[in-house]
Amino acid sequence: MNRDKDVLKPDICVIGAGSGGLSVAAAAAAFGVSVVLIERSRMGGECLNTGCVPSKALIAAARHAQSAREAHRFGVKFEAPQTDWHAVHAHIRQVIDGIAPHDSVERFTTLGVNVIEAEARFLDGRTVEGDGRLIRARRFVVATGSAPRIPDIPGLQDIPYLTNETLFEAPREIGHLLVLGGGAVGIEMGQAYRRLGAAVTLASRGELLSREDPELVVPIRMQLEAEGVSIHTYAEVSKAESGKGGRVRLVLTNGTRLDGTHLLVATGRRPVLENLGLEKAGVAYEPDGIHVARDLRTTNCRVYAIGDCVSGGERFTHAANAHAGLVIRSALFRLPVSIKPELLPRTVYATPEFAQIGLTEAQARSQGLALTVLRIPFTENDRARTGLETEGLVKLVAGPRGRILGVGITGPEAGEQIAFWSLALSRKLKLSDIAGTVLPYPTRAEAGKRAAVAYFAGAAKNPWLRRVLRMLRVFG
Ligand SMILES: Cc1cc2nc3c(=O)[nH]c(=O)nc-3n(C[C@H](O)[C@H](O)[C@H](O)COP(=O)(O)OP(=O)(O)OC[C@H]3O[C@@H](n4cnc5c(N)ncnc54)[C@H](O)[C@@H]3O)c2cc1C
Ligand SMILES: NC(=O)c1ccc[n+]([C@@H]2O[C@H](COP(=O)([O-])OP(=O)(O)OC[C@H]3O[C@@H](n4cnc5c(N)ncnc54)[C@H](O)[C@@H]3O)[C@@H](O)[C@H]2O)c1
Repeated sequence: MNRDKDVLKPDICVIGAGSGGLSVAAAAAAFGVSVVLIERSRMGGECLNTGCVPSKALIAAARHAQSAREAHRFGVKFEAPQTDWHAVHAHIRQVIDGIAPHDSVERFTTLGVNVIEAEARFLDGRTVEGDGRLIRARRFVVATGSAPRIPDIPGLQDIPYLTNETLFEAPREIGHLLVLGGGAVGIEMGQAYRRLGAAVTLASRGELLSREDPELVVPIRMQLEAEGVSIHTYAEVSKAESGKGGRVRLVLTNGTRLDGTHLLVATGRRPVLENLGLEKAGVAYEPDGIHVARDLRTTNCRVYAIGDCVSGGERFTHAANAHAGLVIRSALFRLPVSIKPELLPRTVYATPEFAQIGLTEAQARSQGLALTVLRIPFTENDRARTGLETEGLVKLVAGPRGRILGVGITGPEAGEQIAFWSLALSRKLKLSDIAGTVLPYPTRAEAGKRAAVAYFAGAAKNPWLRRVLRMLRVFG
């Protein structure tokens, strides 16, 4: 039996050292609060090892290949690009290795965090066990993330397939990639492999990025198809089977057969909750994740849940980080906090890039709000024209008196541009604030400002305003 003196009694015990867990641990330690952090696998979690970092490193390599292909449009000529898959893999590895020290056991130990490398599980509502150690913390934070959700397709388990967990683990020459799933992972990876020289066929049950504004998704689909990605939307797969020479095949319910050398399954996520003992802790959950209130507390008020393991939440690194910030304010400073999903930007790092914050037009309409919708296509933006990258648009959804309800951007560096609108929405700025801001010329950001200015275009024709102008002329 464990004696009480052998029990660790930190203020905070964090389970999972991914984006969310590391943020809580680092911030709590910075305030001098005692923290135990338990991680069963790799520090840095999904984002560093199998998610954002390797995928964006691959996308960067693919972008160079595509630039070489398109350079002739600017009067510059290169040989057709060739992919050295070992070197691409080495580049991805190097990027991960460069960031890893920031998330390492050594760094967190130096910060004052007690890192336990083990699987954690709740024994009861106040106690967690990891590597035979008992932890009775004042507050617990479950940040165990998510894993690929594998659809129940007959034959799928009998053929080799890749997920984001295996895609980056070794250099792999891909001849023809079948991608199952038309979400962020499927689109980003499908385009990247196509640009690196693979044939790519993408099949998805619904439309690409089905929850997003179709008007903003169309330019992405057009670009993917122009680059040679074969896209099958509204595709139901009836079975998966292996073909000759280790090939893979998906058979659709309409009889279409899709053949490839490799299959990437990118059909969404499931929360990682197995063996956690949540029932013993009185923490309620459902297949989609842990139930949380708006302050991220679970049904056990000592236990918070953050990041990808939360039910109904957005699954992004910046969402996990935002959750972490709220937990710090709530658990350490006892301040009332509330998640604000409407202030979380969503991005897809395809070409053209996609970013959205706040309400889409359809969401705003479904709430019965009086709307003004403003669009500026990048064909009307000088910076886009100089770089011959005019596909896409900025779309603003505004409410009464120029209140900004939502902004969507499809075009190069949309993820960078949405930062400006994130600030605007979080500070409750109005379109008049944006219209009155001076932006450098020529920039893509000007397209957003032009859309804001367009909101006031009607004012120039206002007869009352014109009468005032005539009167003012009287004064010289
Ligand atoms: C291919 C891909 C690309 C992505 N790109 C982006 C992007 O560009 N931008 C973006 O914002 N988001 C991106 N995401 C999403 C992002 O990776 C996740 O939203 C983010 O990593 C979630 O962080 P988290 O802390 O909730 O979970 P994770 O990072 O998954 O961390 C959870 C940790 O908990 C550990 N753990 C689980 N159970 C236990 C246990 N019982 N005991 C101890 N430890 C445990 C796991 O080992 C893991 O290390 C991408 C995802 C994928 C798959
Ligand atoms: N740029 C980024 O920030 C970024 C990049 C990659 C991933 N992520 C995050 O990672 C998470 C996972 O991304 P994802 O793309 O795997 O999931 P997702 O939920 O975004 O998309 C899943 C796709 O798979 C399709 N699908 C589901 N079941 C299917 C089936 N049986 N047959 C055919 N198609 C099927 C869906 O219609 C959908 O298009 C997302 O929540 C996303 O937020 C973010």
